[in-house]
Amino acid sequence: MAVMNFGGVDENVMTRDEFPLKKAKEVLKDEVIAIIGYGVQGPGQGLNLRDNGFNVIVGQRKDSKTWDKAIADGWVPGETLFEIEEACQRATIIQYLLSDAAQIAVWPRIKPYLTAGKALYFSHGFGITYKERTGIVPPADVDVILVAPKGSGTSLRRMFLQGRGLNSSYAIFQDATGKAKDRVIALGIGVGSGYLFETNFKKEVYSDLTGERGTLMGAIQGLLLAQYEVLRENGHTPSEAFNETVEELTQSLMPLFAENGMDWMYANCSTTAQRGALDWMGPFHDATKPVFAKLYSEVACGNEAQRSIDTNSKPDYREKLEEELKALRESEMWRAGAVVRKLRPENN
Ligand SMILES: NC(=O)C1=CN([C@@H]2O[C@H](COP(=O)(O)OP(=O)(O)OC[C@H]3O[C@@H](n4cnc5c(N)ncnc54)[C@H](O)[C@@H]3O)[C@@H](O)[C@H]2O)C=CC1
Ligand SMILES: CC(=O)[C@](C)(O)C(=O)O
Ligand SMILES: [Mg+2]
Ligand SMILES: [Mg+2]
Repeated sequence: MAVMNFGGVDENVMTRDEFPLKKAKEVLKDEVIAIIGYGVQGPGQGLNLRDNGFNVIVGQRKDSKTWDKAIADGWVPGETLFEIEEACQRATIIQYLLSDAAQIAVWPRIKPYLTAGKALYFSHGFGITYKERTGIVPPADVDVILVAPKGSGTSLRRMFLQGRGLNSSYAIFQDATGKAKDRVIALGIGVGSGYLFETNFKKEVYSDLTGERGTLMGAIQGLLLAQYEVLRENGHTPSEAFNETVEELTQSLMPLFAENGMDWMYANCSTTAQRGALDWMGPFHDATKPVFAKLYSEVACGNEAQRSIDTNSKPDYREKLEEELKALRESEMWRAGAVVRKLRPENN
């Protein structure tokens, strides 16, 4: 465990140098890891673990699209691919990677297989933190651990294949065996994390729900759309509005601040742009901070969790989500975006 100073604050982190893959394999050599659920995180983590040489099986509903997807990814029914119950029975580590709503419904079928000494692994603090709402209360004699990759399972897999790594947080809720720490770090390295930073289940879910509703997904769309609309209302073409709002951000400027920080991106823009950005960042900060504060309090009181449980437990939740995504896709801004993407020379 290295103590690193992040902007003046010391934190514990675990890097691949300190906990190499070889050590992770040694720690987990006698374990059978079952990936339960094969949606987005399931394939990312499962395939990375498999390629890294761990003993992995998948548990998934038969006769589902994702069962077929698992077969296409090389999991073999009866050998490495099983119904959920059978995978849980064979496993010593159960990676519970169903959607958060499905975790509630399926919990009674998982629980009997959580016998003494096994580990229950989550990639989200949701089920445990909101236990009054989810009913997920593990037995006392199992380890309860978390590795939460900070990004989509799709990116986790892509970055692994590129020899990169997505950062993850890790947490221990219950250490029944005395081995929880080694188990969780070894799994974190095994799924392809870049480095691992320490958290707890509650902090993980509060920050995660805030982030995805905020800057990562909700706020970014709201912010981009607001600027796009103002440009359009003032007579700018869709090409101009989209390029000045989205394309320049993702293709030109975001990679610069990803690489070297915001000041460096600014420094690579005109002094005119720098003057304006430095003057306007304050008003944008002040306008949005109350919305972020409201969002955090809605997360912390459990309202956001409840809303997601209620809607995503409905039988037709997938269709309903898809309808809303379709509306987004068919909005003028993103229809314009589809054409702009097609015009990228590398896509011709
Ligand atoms: N999507 C992502 O990349 C990320 C997800 N997470 C967390 O990882 C966990 C898994 O999330 P996702 O991969 O997004 O899940 P998902 O929404 O893709 O669903 C995973 C699996 O659950 C199965 N499933 C759904 N309802 C079911 C039911 N009633 N009975 C049996 N199986 C059912 C689906 O068939 C699918 O295989 C969640 O806790 C999530 O918060 C964490 C980081 C990122
Ligand atoms: C990809 C991720 O980390 C999210 C946005 O929190 C999620 O999919 O839940
Ligand atoms: Mg997340
Ligand atoms: Mg999330």
